Amino acid sequence: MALIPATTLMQAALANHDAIGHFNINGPDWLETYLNVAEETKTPIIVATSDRIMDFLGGFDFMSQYVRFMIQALRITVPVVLHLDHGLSVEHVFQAIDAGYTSVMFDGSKLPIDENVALTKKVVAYAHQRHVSVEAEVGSVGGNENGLINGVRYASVTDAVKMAATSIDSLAAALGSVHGDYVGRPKLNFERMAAIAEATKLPLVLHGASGIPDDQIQQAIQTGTAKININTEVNTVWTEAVAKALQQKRSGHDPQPILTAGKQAMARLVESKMNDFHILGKSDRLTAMR
Ligand SMILES: O=C(CO)COP(=O)(O)O
Ligand SMILES: O=CCC(=O)O
Ligand SMILES: [Zn+2]
Repeated sequence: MALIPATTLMQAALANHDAIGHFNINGPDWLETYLNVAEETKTPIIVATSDRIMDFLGGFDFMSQYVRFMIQALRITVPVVLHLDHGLSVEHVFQAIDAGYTSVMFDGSKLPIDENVALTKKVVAYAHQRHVSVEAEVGSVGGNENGLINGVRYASVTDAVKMAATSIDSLAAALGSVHGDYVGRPKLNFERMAAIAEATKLPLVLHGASGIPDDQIQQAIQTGTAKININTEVNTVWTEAVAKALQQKRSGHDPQPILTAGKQAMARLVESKMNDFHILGKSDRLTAMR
């Protein structure tokens, strides 16, 4: 199946109180694992590349062609979205769209809200003409560096409404989540999430979902979250599995058992996340709604 934008998938997820999993690509093994798990379990999926590591991944054109090739070669039939995660400038977002990405995020969270809204508007005009879905961020998802959580800024309802007026397709409203590992127990502001969902009617996106306990994931889904972004937990299970396989290695230089252990660990994690998000096995329902 050809790549599709995220809009219909997220609308259906919102209506059915489940959420589409967004999984970050950190190399070929990540992409191959994501696509195989999606196909084997008949689950729609969003595969994403963060703008921050585009040079490492080979650039927008390379990734766009590579994902298309992989879908064909692996005979993937479930709906797949190729998404630009945390697009750092309007120019980069346009480049991703020109390369064939079917969904983009413009991350203007470091800018004053009016500037963020003005640039997002430009992105929406360019993207929608080309049938590409757009995600924007209000407030700011935090980051954890050396045990210090910084940069968390809670989204306000006023800013969310201003952003919704740009006709974006989904909204990453930052409500206490953090990229990377959490220190202590994450505490999302569900009252604000409900108010933003009600005021904007948009599918909400949960960034920094690695490490958020399942009760809060479930509450987020019930409160209007229709897309959930996972990166750190995938990388953690990969690293642990590869480290363990390296330790067990007795002799020789065969990378196969080591890399296979990494892929298998990622596959188990991805399937369990899809199950947590109540989206596992639901490619048919969503395909039928297109
Ligand atoms: O938000 C994310 C990607 O945009 C993923 O966050 P984690 O790395 O915390 O899972
Ligand atoms: O994890 C998602 C975002 C990033 O790594 O740039
Ligand atoms: Zn994120």
